[in-house]
Amino acid sequence: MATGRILGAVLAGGRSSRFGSDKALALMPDGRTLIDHAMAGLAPHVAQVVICGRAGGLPDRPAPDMGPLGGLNAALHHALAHGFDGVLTTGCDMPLYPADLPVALIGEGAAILKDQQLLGWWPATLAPDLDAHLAEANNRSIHGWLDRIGARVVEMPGLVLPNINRSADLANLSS
Ligand SMILES: Nc1nc2c(ncn2[C@@H]2O[C@H](COP(=O)(O)OP(=O)(O)OP(=O)(O)O)[C@@H](O)[C@H]2O)c(=O)[nH]1
Repeated sequence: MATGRILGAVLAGGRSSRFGSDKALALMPDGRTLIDHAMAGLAPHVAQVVICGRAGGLPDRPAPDMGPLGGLNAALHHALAHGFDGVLTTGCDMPLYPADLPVALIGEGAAILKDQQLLGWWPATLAPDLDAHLAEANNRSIHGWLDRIGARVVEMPGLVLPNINRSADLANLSS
C-alpha cells in the first residue's frame, strides 16, 4: 500500500499519572522529547503524522478523557475525511517504532503488535464502528474494541520495545 494513502497518529492524551508530569515532553537521553521520537518513528511510513489528544493536535472524539480509543477515533475520522486508507498508530510514550512493523501490520482488516495494542493498523472505514463502540456505556477498553473488530495480532519474536510509564523507565534507557 502506498505511503501517500496512510496516516500516522501519535496518541498523546491521558494523565501521565504514573510518570508524574507530561510524559510526552520528557527528554530522552539524546535531548529530544518522547513525542518527537514517536513522530519521527512513524514519519517514514506515512504521508502525514497527526497528534491526537493534546493542545495543537486533533481533539479526541467524541470527547476528551475517553482513553486512547478517543484519540484513535479522531485519527480515523481525519483519515476518512482526507482520503487516507487507514492509520498507523503509536503512543507518545513509545520512543521506538520498528521499521519493519508497517509491512507486517498493513492488510485488509485491523492489526496490532502482540502485547502492544497501540502499535496498530486501522482501516479508515472502521470510523463508524468505533463511533458505535464508544457510544455504548463503559466501552473504553481496547480489548473490547479489538474483539469487536476481530483485529489480527502480529508477532515479532525477540522484539523488545521500551514503553515509558514511570520516570524509572526513562532512567533505565540511559543506563
Ligand atoms: N488521545 C488520547 N491518548 C491517550 C489518552 N489516554 C492515554 N493516551 C495515550 O495512550 C498511551 C498509553 O497511555 P497510558 O500510559 O495507558 O495512560 P496515561 O494516562 O498516559 O498514563 P497513566 O496516567 O500513568 O496511566 C499514551 O501514549 C497516552 O498519551 C486519551 O484519553 N486520549
